[in-house]
Amino acid sequence: MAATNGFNAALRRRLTDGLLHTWQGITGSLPHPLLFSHLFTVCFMPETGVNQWPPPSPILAEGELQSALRTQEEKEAKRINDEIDRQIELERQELKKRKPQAKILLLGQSEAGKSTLLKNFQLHFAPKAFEADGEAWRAVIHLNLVRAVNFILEALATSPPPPPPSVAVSSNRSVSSLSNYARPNSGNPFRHLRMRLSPLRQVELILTRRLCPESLPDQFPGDGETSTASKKTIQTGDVTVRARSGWKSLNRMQRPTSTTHDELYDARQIIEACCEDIVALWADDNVQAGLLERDVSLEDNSAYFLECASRIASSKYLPEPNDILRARLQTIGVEEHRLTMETVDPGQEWTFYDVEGCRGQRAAWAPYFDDVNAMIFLCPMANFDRVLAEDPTVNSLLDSFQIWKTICESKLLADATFILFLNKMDLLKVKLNAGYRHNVNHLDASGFSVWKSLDWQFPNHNSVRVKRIRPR
Ligand SMILES: Nc1nc2c(ncn2[C@@H]2O[C@H](COP(=O)(O)OP(=O)(O)OP(=O)(O)O)[C@@H](O)[C@H]2O)c(=O)[nH]1
Ligand SMILES: [Mg+2]
Repeated sequence: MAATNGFNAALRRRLTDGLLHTWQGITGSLPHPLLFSHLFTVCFMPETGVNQWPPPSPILAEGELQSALRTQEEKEAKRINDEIDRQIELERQELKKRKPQAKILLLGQSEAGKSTLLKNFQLHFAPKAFEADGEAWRAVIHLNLVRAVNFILEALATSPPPPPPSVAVSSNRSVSSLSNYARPNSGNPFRHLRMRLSPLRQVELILTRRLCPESLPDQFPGDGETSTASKKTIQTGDVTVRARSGWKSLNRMQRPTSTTHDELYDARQIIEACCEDIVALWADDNVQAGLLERDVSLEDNSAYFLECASRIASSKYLPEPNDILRARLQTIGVEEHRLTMETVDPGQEWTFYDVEGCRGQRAAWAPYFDDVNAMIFLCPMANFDRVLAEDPTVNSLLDSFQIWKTICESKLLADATFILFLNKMDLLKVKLNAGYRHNVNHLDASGFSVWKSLDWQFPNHNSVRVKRIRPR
């Protein structure tokens, strides 16, 4: 649906085209609906002591030769660092000079899918640039996978609420028999799996430190402790990276440290060594049942990455487009992305503003309303049964309606084209088909009627043209 006034027709056509492509990309080609039942289990594995990965390296006494080598390495590291800084500054100056042909604002609550839509635009209109960034996403995808595993392990380590007597779960197992699997120190096979996967806590810390150092505690926890970062992950589940932090240069231009110790390489080795256990964890019916029992819900993308674990964990892994679309990287602040068109109108430049959707950050959107050509508002329709993470008293879908209403009333956006993008329709269908109940009136599988029922759909627009687009 789009309401327009005075927006360049060709640009509008491109946007519609991009949105259709996005819709197909997200809803059509996703191999696995993300709303997984949480049927999990535990498996029997021999104890191997893989906890010690990678093996400790012997510390050599530093002789004169080593000292000279170290000095040389430090000089080289400084030279590369300076070169990276120079290139970043050159790119910044170059971007400043170029004037964008279209400015597009992506708005919506947290996890609405704004950044995913932007990635779809990049994939569709600037595939070479999208591909060039592919390797940089590997660390994010690894962090998504590792966090999902650590999240499951942490969740299963806690005791489930006491079951009602003689409640059957699945596969004719009783709840009380399943609880034994997850109870720590009870001599059960899950303890072994948990132990073998424990190096992944360290990997989570390494990757978090590289991608989002602000979110880390100062201390690096030792083995056997529950890491602060892991605890935080269980609460928040998100990978957060500040805009302009240069995380994409992680793989392309690795900044060497004085010890030249490549932590990212080690992290990849550990993930590969844990691959079989990750696959076993996810495939185990008892693990799934344990999560169901504890009413644990995973992040939207966790099931996808766990399903693909053997491919992703390989040391030769290079992210595929669908992996990049699925990678979750919470936006912090407002990010400006310049897209130089490759497939249509080559050389034209579009600027996207991708905002942080959290409730407390919405006031920061207003300064970007000025002078934009189009505003794409994303409403995640599958969230009808969710509450906001920031305020558990607010229904997520009703929050989306409220934001839309406020945006429509903004005079600053009076000249912009409004596009309402009903997102996560694949998840909505799965939920409705599974018989989920909801309190929102007029909700159907198209998600359209619930919006139509609102009498304030496109206020403040002089020339309103409502057009409904569907995937081709
Ligand atoms: N199944 C499914 N998942 C989606 C869809 N759109 C986005 N996602 C997933 O939803 C998660 C959140 O998407 P993002 O694009 O990061 O959300 P955002 O609006 O940018 O969120 P913030 O940066 O926190 O404001 C990601 O894991 C996406 O892969 C969709 O249509 N279907
Ligand atoms: Mg985002």
